[in-house]
Amino acid sequence: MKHTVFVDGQEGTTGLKLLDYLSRFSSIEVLKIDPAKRKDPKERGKLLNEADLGFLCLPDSAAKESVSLVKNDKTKLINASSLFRTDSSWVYGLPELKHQRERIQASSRISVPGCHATGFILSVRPLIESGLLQKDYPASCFSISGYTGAGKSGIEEYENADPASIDKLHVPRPYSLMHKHKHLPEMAMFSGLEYPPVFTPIKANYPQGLAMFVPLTGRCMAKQASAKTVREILAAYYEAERFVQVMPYDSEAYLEDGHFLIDECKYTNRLEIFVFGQEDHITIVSRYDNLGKGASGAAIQNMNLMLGFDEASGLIL
Ligand SMILES: NC(=O)C1=CN([C@@H]2O[C@H](COP(=O)(O)OP(=O)(O)OC[C@H]3O[C@@H](n4cnc5c(N)ncnc54)[C@H](OP(=O)(O)O)[C@@H]3O)[C@@H](O)[C@H]2O)C=CC1
Ligand SMILES: CC(=O)N[C@@H](CCC(=O)OP(=O)(O)O)C(=O)O
Repeated sequence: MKHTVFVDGQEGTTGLKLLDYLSRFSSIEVLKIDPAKRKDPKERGKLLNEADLGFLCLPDSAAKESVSLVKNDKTKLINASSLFRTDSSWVYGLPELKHQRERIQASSRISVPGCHATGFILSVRPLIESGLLQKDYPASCFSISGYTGAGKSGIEEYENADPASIDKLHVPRPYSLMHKHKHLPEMAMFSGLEYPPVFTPIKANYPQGLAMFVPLTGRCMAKQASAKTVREILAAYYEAERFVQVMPYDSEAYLEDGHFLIDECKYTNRLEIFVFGQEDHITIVSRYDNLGKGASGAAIQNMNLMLGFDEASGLIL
């Protein structure tokens, strides 16, 4: 049996990557929109209602419109925008969290997690559940991401930069320093923390790949723990997972000349977790592809669960 799928936003960064993944499925027929009509609500509505499953790879406002265009009970939706991630009528598409896989399988409305939020939540949630971190732990984190994380406009800014701004783009650029990043609500809600972390994202001059750093102070935790204990808790939590891999505690082996390589998981749906540090000073680092496990790969993983396929179909480990 063939499933029909429509990608609303097929010309965008996430949409193009999704189409690439979907081309690997013989049991999926992709409904294409005439490029000239790709922003026409009537045409999008027609295809969304025809499809068994629609992906919304759109800015928030357009994603909201797409949802209102669906007039039947059949079309399942996977929404890549940040719009419904903390909305209780949508399910958060992070299957590696406890009981989340069953919720995804049973739902017809899934929100794909934000790219930065994915690494933070996967790093912190097991520590809260185990009681090692208290819910009001004053968490902080920072991430370094390639510029494709900012979509078409971000790619244009870096790849077609006018000569006057090339020097400025060459160096990493921290942003959201007023602490209003749009991922903060989901970071709090799904990590289990009472308050969002103090989060500093940094955009850098390379296309793809993200690393999320979560520093922790052992003596401020509910139960004082070392880096090794933190690693053991994470490793046990993700033991059965195919896409989340907790690396052995062997800090120096993962560094090249003392440096951590951020983009080693690019082009995959893999998320690797490392725990660095000693007794009191601990850093959890997760690295993954912002367009893989951080966006389109995660969307495909959710589709596989919703349509009853093998969870890893079409994805690269
Ligand atoms: N890039 C990433 O790493 C991640 C992105 N996301 C989220 O996914 C969504 C898509 O992001 P991304 O692909 O990067 O963004 P892009 O800007 O690359 O693509 C968005 C696409 O939507 C199209 N579009 C805009 N308005 C409408 C409309 N009214 N009707 C139909 N199409 C429209 C754009 O058209 P046009 O071609 O004319 O610009 C563009 O092709 C966003 O909500 C983003 O925040 C989530 C996780 C990670
Ligand atoms: C490097 C970069 O600019 N990244 C984007 C987030 C990409 C993403 O996850 O966007 P959504 O929240 O819409 O899913 C940012 O930090 O705003």
